[in-house]
Amino acid sequence: MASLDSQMKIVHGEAGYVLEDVPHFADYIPSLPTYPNPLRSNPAYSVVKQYFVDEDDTVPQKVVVHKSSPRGVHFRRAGPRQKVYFKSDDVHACIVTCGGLCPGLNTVIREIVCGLSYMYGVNKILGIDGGYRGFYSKNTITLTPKVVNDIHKRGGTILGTSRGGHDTNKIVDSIQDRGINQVYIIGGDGTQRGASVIYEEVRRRGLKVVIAGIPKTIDNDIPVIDKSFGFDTAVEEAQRAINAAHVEAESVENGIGVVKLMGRYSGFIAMYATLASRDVDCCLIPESPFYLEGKGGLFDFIEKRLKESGHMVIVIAEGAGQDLLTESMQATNQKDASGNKLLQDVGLWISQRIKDHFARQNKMAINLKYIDPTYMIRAIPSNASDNVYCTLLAQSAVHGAMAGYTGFTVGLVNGRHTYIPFNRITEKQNKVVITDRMWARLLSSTNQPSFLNPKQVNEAKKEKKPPTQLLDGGNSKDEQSENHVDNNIKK
Ligand SMILES: Nc1ncnc2c1ncn2[C@@H]1O[C@H](COP(=O)(O)OP(=O)(O)OP(=O)(O)O)[C@@H](O)[C@H]1O
Ligand SMILES: O=P(O)(O)OC[C@H]1O[C@](O)(CO)[C@@H](O)[C@@H]1O
Ligand SMILES: [Mg+2]
Repeated sequence: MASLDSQMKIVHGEAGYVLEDVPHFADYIPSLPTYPNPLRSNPAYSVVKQYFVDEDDTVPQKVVVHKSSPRGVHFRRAGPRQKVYFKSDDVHACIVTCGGLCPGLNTVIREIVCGLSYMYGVNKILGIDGGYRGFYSKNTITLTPKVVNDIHKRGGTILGTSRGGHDTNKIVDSIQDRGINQVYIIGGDGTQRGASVIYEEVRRRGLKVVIAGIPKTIDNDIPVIDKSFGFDTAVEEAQRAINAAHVEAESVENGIGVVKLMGRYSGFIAMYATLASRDVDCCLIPESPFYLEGKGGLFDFIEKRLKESGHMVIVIAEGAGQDLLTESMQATNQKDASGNKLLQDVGLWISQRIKDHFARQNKMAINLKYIDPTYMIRAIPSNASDNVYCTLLAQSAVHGAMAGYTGFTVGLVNGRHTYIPFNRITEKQNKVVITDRMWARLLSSTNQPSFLNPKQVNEAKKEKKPPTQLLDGGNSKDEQSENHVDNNIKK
């Protein structure tokens, strides 16, 4: 039984099986011709047994279930199909990158170009210069395997990026005018929202144009997927800053190293960098409120730790403590061109507050060094594991587009590549759940205070959905985080 709501194709099966499917050309363009997949005659793939994905293959969102659990939500498995909806010569693809930088952008661009070219014999591929606005206000860049050959070794995006400037009609007019029929859109939550409205407009005009998203965010805050590309690289690079902070701090009496890491609303980079490093004494993230003064506060903890060890390292995510900042400074309410709230520099602020506190108290002379490596981390090329991950994401997008799927984003779910409807990854943000085991692991490794009183702990626990929710195919942040934890343990 298939039922279509306005947002998604939802297919119900037996024993509580639900497929949250992605759109396909066949949903709105009747009788399109299909062609055998050219991979059949590709010598590199000819030896692979069962190279093509079965039409019915789907991937469960949840892998931890009880024997009486409904089978729950599934996503369509990514990969090459027997039939394709484009002749190679007819494909005219374009690639655009939007939002902030992230390690791996160039690898994704490279692998879309090489995937289209080497696997499907496509040779008309354009790069859109400078994000969404580039569709109508800038020149395009011709992309060939030769042009992109070594771009994965560079940070940033060879196409340029921007915030703001999304004019749906102008973008779709430009797609139509240029005769583009496959659009690959690499970017974060805002970008994927933009991709979703482009898809809606393309469908309204009845165009045979694929809109495929590749999710990007260094903050790792996209829900449903196991993790976003560039995240591992960012965590690894953050170690260098933490290490420097530790070396500085332990070399002087009462040394304090403060490191700010990215994470507007989610503290994943700070949490994983802390867990990986073992040199961090206190990790502060947006999801876990903290306070400075009084018993059990941050100043109290710093004093205690300095007395014990003579030095300490604090890692703070950029979105942490913003409520405290607005209390003590004038709220600016400034936004960037995409409408994202501009944050005040919590690293500078907290460093100054710590210095002021110890100067005022006159108890202990401290020596604080503040390191802000945020843009240095974001601008590096992706590491080896992210490079492989980016390659698979890019190839999944290409296979999906050639097979006539559209209005989808690619994503790794429980270690399998899938096609996910846009709204599932834009409807909420993935956040660290401070009542989950991973945050407890962090607290036990740093031995920092949780900054919660028993009443708050109880309230935080109550906010977590009861266990039955975990099994019903829903997608609460809590479950996502559980998945996240489990997946990361496996890796
Ligand atoms: N709701 C929306 N509808 C259409 N376009 C949008 C929407 N939200 C954002 N965009 C466009 O998407 C692009 C990128 O958005 P944004 O600057 O928020 O970055 P992002 O993709 O969320 O990446 P990140 O936050 O990880 O840097 C911008 O060009 C912006 O205009
Ligand atoms: O490039 P900008 O506009 O300074 O953006 C910085 C923001 O982008 C992000 O890196 C997400 O892409 C956030 O972590 C950070 O707050
Ligand atoms: Mg965003």
